[in-house]
Amino acid sequence: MKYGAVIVAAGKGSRMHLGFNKVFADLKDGCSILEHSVQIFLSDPDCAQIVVVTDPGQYCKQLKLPECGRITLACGGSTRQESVCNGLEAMLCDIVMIHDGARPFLSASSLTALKQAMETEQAACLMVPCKDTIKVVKDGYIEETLPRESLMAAQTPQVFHTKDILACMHKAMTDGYTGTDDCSLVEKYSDIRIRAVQGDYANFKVTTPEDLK
Ligand SMILES: Nc1ccn([C@@H]2O[C@H](COP(=O)(O)OP(=O)(O)OP(=O)(O)O)[C@@H](O)[C@H]2O)c(=O)n1
Ligand SMILES: C[C@](O)(CO)[C@H](O)COP(=O)(O)O
Repeated sequence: MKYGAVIVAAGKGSRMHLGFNKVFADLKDGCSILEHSVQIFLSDPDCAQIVVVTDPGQYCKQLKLPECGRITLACGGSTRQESVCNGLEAMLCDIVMIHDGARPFLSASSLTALKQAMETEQAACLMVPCKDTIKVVKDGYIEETLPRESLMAAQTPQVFHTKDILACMHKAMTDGYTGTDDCSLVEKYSDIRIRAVQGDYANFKVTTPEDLK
């Protein structure tokens, strides 16, 4: 299955407290978090186009990725959702995987599981079961405990037909709705069923200083 990837990397990394966008922090072997995130898709021959959404000037200055005709650059927006929207506008493939530049540990087996899901499904999301008990808290006091057996944490990639996610994105932008992930737009603005594909806990989002360690 041929597909394209939109990798969003235009955040501020404010919770990381590095003073610069965390995706450019060195991770391993002299390569940044973002380079590792992009490399996963570069290594997959099924990935026909990779749109990296970030400050293009900074990208070209900081990244040491090999010259590759598959990479397109797009400018970031003021929210993750706006950055995704800019990336989607540059996407030429019919199927798109939207991935956080801040998730450098995506495994080849999870990528394969998502591709297999898209052979029969209209959309799919990588997820892991919640390990903690999740409670609703209001004004500093617990209101209720949610049933953990149905709770899963959404990761990225989240995969869609490009036309579907673009249509939902445009409706959200018109409505002034901002979701915390891409599936939430499809849940709200379409009747598409999204397949939950089990991923692994290693694919976490590098967010705070202890994650970087
Ligand atoms: N305006 C934005 C905000 C976020 N992102 C990207 O979305 C992903 C997930 O966001 P998050 O981990 O929250 O990154 P930051 O927004 O950079 O972090 P913070 O909220 O701590 O500032 C990251 O790869 C980030 O670069 C983006 O492309 N454009
Ligand atoms: C898309 C996401 O990574 C799914 O878990 C997450 O919602 C991004 O959240 P953030 O607000 O950008 O940290």
